[in-house]
Amino acid sequence: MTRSLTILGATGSIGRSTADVVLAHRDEFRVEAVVGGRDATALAKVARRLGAKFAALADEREGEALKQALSGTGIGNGAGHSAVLEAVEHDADTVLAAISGTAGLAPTHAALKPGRRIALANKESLVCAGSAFMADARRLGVEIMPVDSEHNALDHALAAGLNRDVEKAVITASGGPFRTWARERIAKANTKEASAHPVWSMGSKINIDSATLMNKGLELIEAHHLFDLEVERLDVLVHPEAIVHGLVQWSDGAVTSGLALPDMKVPIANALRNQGRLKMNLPRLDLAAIGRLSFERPDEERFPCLSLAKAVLKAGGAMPTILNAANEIAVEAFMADRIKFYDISELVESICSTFSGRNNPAPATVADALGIDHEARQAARRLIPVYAEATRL
Ligand SMILES: NC(=O)C1=CN([C@@H]2O[C@H](COP(=O)(O)OP(=O)(O)OC[C@H]3O[C@@H](n4cnc5c(N)ncnc54)[C@H](OP(=O)(O)O)[C@@H]3O)[C@@H](O)[C@H]2O)C=CC1
Ligand SMILES: CC(=O)[C@@H](O)[C@H](O)COP(=O)(O)O
Ligand SMILES: [Mn+2]
Repeated sequence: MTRSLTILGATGSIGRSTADVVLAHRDEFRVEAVVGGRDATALAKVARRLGAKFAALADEREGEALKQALSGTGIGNGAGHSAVLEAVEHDADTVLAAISGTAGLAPTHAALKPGRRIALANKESLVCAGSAFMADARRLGVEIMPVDSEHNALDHALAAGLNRDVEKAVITASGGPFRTWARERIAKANTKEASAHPVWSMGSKINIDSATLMNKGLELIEAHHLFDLEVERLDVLVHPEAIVHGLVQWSDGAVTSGLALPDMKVPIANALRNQGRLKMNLPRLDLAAIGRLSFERPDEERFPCLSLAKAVLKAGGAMPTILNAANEIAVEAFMADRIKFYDISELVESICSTFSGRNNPAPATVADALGIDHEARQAARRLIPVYAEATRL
């Protein structure tokens, strides 16, 4: 039986890997709709490649370009917020959510429909609005399948026991491009150096998050919401080879782990599976050929974003929403060469401390979360010129 699929963020790194998985199983998947941000040519290409029924671009200004690129194909299309929502309304039983950043929250939340499965790559949805999002998913009977490699591995490992018997759930980190760099050298790192991920080929925002280790912090918060584990039962282990993605240590001392070569097609295929696993024609893990795997503790002095994220997870309430918003603004400014590498963590810390004095209950709805996100972004944007000015001096 074929399954119907809609892909949010179809033109990105995860979107392209998803297309590869789907095309390797043409008989199993029917693509209903694809959604992109602003690249009309790329979206038209993936829509044709997958034989999608509908293509939507978030950027309204590119609607005409999309229309032209798809003329004569019979593929319905549109641009702007309403077109994205129309795509989400298409009758798909699985939605793969891979828009980058908090921009993914509203479309992914709109995709929660009774009985559907969401294959979730967009971790920022859970960092910004985890409690409200998961409560809505539960209420509507939506199954959330993690695509993020560590969470996908944990999902599999956690199936070996009960939540109450989990002593620690550990996600691994490659350590990013600056794992072996001294702090003084990291302080001068440019965007090209920060974007040169040692293992994974990913989009620009997550590349910078990996370099600061904020990605791991966001992933701790993501794991907390996905698996109902408090911060004390979550941990990070640096593992440069990125072969072991997640480990669960049980109350009897046994450890269950999820291993795979670092290729996102593996967790994507696992998240899209139905009964049994998909067959993927990918290189197999050969541990004898690899010989050795290495592990080390993360250095939170050189990578302060990790401790900031742990602190907001512990503080709870709206603090993760605030950290996530400040981080996005800081990463944008770093990528635009306006601020320096360690300005990212300093700016995030400054915004978190400004907001921490207030009463910050966890946002009860996604709309509340987006309101707090907006306020924190504005505050972060006001700080950018201060750091930018210092960079110019
Ligand atoms: N890449 C990876 O290996 C992994 C990624 N993830 C997570 O998956 C998500 C996607 O990452 P990745 O694929 O690397 O990112 P990319 O930057 O490669 O792709 C982002 C996608 O989102 C689209 N997009 C951007 N803004 C909007 C918007 N406002 N509305 C609709 N679509 C939009 C982009 O379209 P356009 O190109 O036209 O702008 C593109 O299709 C992130 O949340 C990331 O943290 C998680 C684990 C691994
Ligand atoms: C592939 C994936 O899941 C990414 O989130 C990956 O974890 C990023 O690499 P880091 O481990 O360096 O953050
Ligand atoms: Mn990950």
